[in-house]
Amino acid sequence: MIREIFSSIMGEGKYIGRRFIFVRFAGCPLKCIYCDENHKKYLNRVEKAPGSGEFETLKNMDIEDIVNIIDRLKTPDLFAVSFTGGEPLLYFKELKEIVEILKDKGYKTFLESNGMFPDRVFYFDIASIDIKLREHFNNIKEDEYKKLYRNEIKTIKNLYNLNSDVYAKIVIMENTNINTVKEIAKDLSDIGDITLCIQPVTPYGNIKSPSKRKLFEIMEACGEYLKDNVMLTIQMHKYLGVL
Ligand SMILES: C[S@@+](CC[C@H](N)C(=O)[O-])C[C@H]1O[C@@H](n2cnc3c(N)ncnc32)[C@H](O)[C@@H]1O
Ligand SMILES: Nc1nc2[nH]cc(C(=O)O)c2c(=O)[nH]1
Ligand code: SF4
Ligand SMILES: [Mg+2]
Repeated sequence: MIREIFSSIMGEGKYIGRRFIFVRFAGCPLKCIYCDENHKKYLNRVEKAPGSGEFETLKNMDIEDIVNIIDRLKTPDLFAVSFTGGEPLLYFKELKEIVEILKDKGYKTFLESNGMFPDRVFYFDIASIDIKLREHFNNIKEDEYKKLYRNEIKTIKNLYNLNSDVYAKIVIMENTNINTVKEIAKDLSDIGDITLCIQPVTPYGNIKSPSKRKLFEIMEACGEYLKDNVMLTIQMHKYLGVL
């Protein structure tokens, strides 16, 4: 179930720069062509000291172990505990149990999800939902993509109605179509006060980042619907050289 647990600086989205503990779940049904986590195969890696980047591998971890490890990695500047992956909602039953315990202990909880499981969501203090584009996959069928997109929007709506601080994130590539992103911004504006993070892809294999010109154009196009609720976020942790 668990790939790794570590303490680092949030490198993506609306809370970039905040101190987080990351609980990374293993496995994902999607295969985004730029995914910088899909190559990881290890399990049960736990950081020895917060931010040390030194790990030990445990035999396995039950829910009590996970909570104890989070307590041990807590630092005075901790902002929230991120549940990410892989796709964390693959383990929504166990995740719900962990989140309930953490809430009672006073932690803020953060979900980083691809939004494909709208019926599995429950309250998180903060939720980042990635909206995938057709070009994020090697030849996805049109009906499959449309179903994924519908589910992502439904996930955002469900979290918004639970009063989670939910925002959307879209990875932009060199070949991303501006109008496609603009249409997504319109759908998000129809839900309510949703921030959209425009995230240029960090080059991955032969996948290139978009031009600065394109980023400006996409931001302005989204602003026509979302006004100043649009922000650009690059994967800061990669520039910092932290996990
Ligand atoms: C690894 S995924 C795990 C959580 C969830 N499956 C998802 O897709 O949001 C976390 C985030 O990493 C980001 N990401 C992964 N590879 C990236 C890359 N090469 N460039 C920019 N962002 C990337 C995606 O935006 C994704 O939301
Ligand atoms: N520092 C840091 N910030 C992150 N934000 C989202 C991440 C992810 O892989 O879900 C991530 C990550 O892997 N590292
Ligand atoms: S949904 Fe997230 S974890 Fe899954 S392949 Fe895409 S970026 Fe990677
Ligand atoms: Mg990552």
